[in-house]
Amino acid sequence: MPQQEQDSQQTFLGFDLSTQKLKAILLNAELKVIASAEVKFDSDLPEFRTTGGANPGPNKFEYFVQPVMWVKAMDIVLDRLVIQEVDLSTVVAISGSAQQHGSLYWSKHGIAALQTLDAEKFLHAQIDDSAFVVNRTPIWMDASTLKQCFEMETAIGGQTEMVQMTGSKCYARFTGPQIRKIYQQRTHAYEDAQRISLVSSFLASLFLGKVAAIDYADGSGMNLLDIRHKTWSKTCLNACAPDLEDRLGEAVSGFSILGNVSEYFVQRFCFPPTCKVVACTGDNPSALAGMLVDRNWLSISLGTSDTLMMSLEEPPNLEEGHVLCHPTESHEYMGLLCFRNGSMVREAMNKSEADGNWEKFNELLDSTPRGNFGNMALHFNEMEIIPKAKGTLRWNKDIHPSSNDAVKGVLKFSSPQIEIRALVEGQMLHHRAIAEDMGFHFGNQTKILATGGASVNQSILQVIADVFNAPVYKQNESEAALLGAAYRAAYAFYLNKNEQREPINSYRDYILSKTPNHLKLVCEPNKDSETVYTPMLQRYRDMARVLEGQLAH
Ligand SMILES: Nc1ncnc2c1ncn2[C@@H]1O[C@H](COP(=O)(O)OP(=O)(O)O)[C@@H](O)[C@H]1O
Ligand SMILES: O=C(CO)[C@@H](O)[C@H](O)COP(=O)(O)O
Repeated sequence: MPQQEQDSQQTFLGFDLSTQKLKAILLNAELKVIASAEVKFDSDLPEFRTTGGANPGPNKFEYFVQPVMWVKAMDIVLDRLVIQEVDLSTVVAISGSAQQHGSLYWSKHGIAALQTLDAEKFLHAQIDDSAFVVNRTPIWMDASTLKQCFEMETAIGGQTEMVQMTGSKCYARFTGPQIRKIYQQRTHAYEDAQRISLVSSFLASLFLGKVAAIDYADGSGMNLLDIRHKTWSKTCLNACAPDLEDRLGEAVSGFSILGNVSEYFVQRFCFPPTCKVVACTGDNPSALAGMLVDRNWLSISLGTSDTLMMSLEEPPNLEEGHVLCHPTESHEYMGLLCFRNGSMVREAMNKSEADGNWEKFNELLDSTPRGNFGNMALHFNEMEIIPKAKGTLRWNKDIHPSSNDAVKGVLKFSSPQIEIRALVEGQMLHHRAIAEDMGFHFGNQTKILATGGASVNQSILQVIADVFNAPVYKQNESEAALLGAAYRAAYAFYLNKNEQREPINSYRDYILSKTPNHLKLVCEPNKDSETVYTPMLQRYRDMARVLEGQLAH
């Protein structure tokens, strides 16, 4: 077959192993989606008894997942592609994204199993519990490591030093404090762990047949990487656990080709033996990679968590929030804010007030005016990340911030309509206030790009447009994290193929040359938005202070 024809049949495979699902998409040579499949952990793998993709641990604030669940999900998602008669022999490059911060601890046996997979058997029959020395692997929802955070920051000279070095103060869900907890509480398991993967590098490892490198962007969510030099910080490693560098391996760029797929995938699924495995990254960096927008944009992901993302020219030193290495622009950085009380809280409200029916939820939301007659609520059902606060607080228009009523608030609003609007407006006011605190300036140029499971909901997007007073866009194709994975696979493949040829297109130019009209406008702010929401922003801050204060007592 002539080269040009061969090239036109090449495909790129992307995965997203996020909190609730494993998703896969296949892009053709024009980077259009030609197949997709997904596995939902709660419903497709009920034997692991997850709720929202996670298991609560035995102690307060602990959350974990059994890694075999993710391995099993990979077996199923690949079979679901095969059932659709997807031709995996056309895949020339694979990459992936995954929920950030979780850590997996490989046993000697697990590493050997990766290298000697038998194509006659399922992956999960070979990479089973014995592949890991820790079977309840901590994930991003775990908030049980405040002690370790304090110890790590103290050991390196304080919070400011941690921010300057790694882009974030120590956060309980970040991998460094989590590793330290394993080292302290399960010292033998730590000693037996030959290698430690992030969820993203674990995903790459499955395809590679050996433990894969961690990429700079996801590595920035560990409190271990020096984000300016893109190397592990010796001071942070020492503050975390002994002999850690060997367990992590070298960190690499997100465009690195780590090797070819292992023989298992060639024999069992007919991948070509030359199919490249490209470094995987975190789901938020991958979403930014999939969105292809410049610095005027604020990206919002409404997955299990709500996150805000932006590109940054220089890394600011933030008191709260995160600066990560940019997933695609080697001289830039990425700002990230993560809010834990996102979809799970909206889902709970949908169940209690709208019989679990999103259409009904939206009818109720749309039937109330912007500003909700002065009724506002904060629902931090789980301990929020920023601000550190837990609980629910409802205020009607009569409550004065310094009155006694402010602490108690109102027990319940008078209707489901008001409850629902108070929740969604409260969430978005919270997100906007924290983004402003982080230094994001909302101006006439600001545009918002939404992605993630809840971004299908037009009524929620309208509240976002109004609260942020900015137009909201969506992508035409699929979800951004998944697209970002497949786009990075395509670009790394292009870089590799064009090694000797000049000039090389930048990542954005290369992908946009193939997908020029990738955005659609879905909501515009109403004219009175700023007038309605500016005073409510101040009121949000007063309410948040009350909840934070309650925690302090
Ligand atoms: N129509 C809808 N309206 C609001 N939220 C929705 C809707 N459909 C799905 N969701 C939310 O999307 C969430 C899952 O988003 P997703 O991005 O797939 O999660 P993750 O990537 O974290 O696994 C669910 O928790 C659900 O509440
Ligand atoms: O902790 C973070 C980011 O810092 C979370 O955003 C996780 O990366 C999980 O992502 P979703 O499954 O909610 O997309």
